[in-house]
Amino acid sequence: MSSSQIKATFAIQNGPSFEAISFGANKSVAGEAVFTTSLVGYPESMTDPSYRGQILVFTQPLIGNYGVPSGDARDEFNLLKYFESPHIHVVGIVVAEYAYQYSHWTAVESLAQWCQREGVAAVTGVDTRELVQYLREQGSSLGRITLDNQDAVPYVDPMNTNLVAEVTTKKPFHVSALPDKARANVALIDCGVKENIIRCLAKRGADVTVFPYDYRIQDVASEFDGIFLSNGPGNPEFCQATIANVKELLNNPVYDRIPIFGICLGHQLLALASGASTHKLKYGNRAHNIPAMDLTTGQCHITSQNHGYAVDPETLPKDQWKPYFVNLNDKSNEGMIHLQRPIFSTQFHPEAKGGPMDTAILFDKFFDNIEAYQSDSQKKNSISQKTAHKGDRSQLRNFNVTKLAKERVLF
Ligand SMILES: NC(=O)CC[C@H](N)C(=O)O
Repeated sequence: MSSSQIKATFAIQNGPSFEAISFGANKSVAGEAVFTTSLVGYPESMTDPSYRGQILVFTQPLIGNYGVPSGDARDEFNLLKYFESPHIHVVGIVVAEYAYQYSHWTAVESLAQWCQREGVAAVTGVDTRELVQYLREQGSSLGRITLDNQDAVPYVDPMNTNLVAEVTTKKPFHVSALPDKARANVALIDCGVKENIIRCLAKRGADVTVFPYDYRIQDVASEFDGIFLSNGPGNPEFCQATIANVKELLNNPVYDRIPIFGICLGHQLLALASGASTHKLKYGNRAHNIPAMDLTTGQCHITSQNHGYAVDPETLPKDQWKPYFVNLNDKSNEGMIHLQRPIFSTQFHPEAKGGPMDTAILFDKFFDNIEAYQSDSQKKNSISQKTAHKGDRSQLRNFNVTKLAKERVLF
């Protein structure tokens, strides 16, 4: 430790506290302490809006060794190439050993510089094995990082606030498929969407119109070929506006052929809108190698996950839904599929980033549902006002998509 380094403490409320050294922002913070066992992907995890308000503990002992890639680089869809949103959403990170030397061809700065620039606390030197053993026994806990030169901030539970309202786009925006690939209009409800979800849709030919989480999607659903419900932070029960809107989509027979796909928070919201319940897991599932079995095929997939809540599968209305995937570690629900309609959802992240892409085929399944819907003649009868069709993708009836913002609107 050099003389310029600031000592810090990482403490769990009513639990152990650990001496540490700060390498991040000169700031003391509090939040929910959660841990991930993923080996790589700290830029992706830290910019995933689902981690909003949390202090992320990495069990991988050495963190920071490949630095941080550019937050400005964009891909062919104008999506962020390396980040899952423009900013860091965790309030702090805790590592066993920070790699002061970094090296990677995509790196433009160090993890320390990035955290300092973004105002995020970061500490090293913590026995993360002891810490995680405690969190696994004790369950989900609040934590705080206190720099030695500052007063401690009060413990705060981010799960008591509407975090989705903080991270959702403030206005609709539009991401276009490549012109020669465009084949569907998809409406995406943004509860804190990861860039790679939009990319997985656009890459397959979706013109994606992204709406704020509380947008009355039922009013425009007839203009789209499919609806996507995104991931997002916090307790799903805070999203009452989204739940009410999705409920209308589910209950009004006029929509009964529209394909819907939900991921993580989107899965939980679909379940709540169906009348099922969710509960908080003891300490959550955050990793890139969690086995989930497809109950329709018996196949096991290795999945990327980041969630603290789960759907109670026994509360799903049995005449409408069946569980789709189950977690082979803790037997928690990992998805559901509608018995009559082209709707399904997963608790895990098929888009990954980081993590394995084994279940990306579920995006293809969504597009199979979309194609069936597009060619379904009954659709035209049941949704008479629909104007979007193949060959005329730029103009939806209510939106001149060319006039919408091209990236998320944060303020
Ligand atoms: N990644 C997510 O969408 C997380 C969903 C929800 N906030 C949970 O923790 O369970």
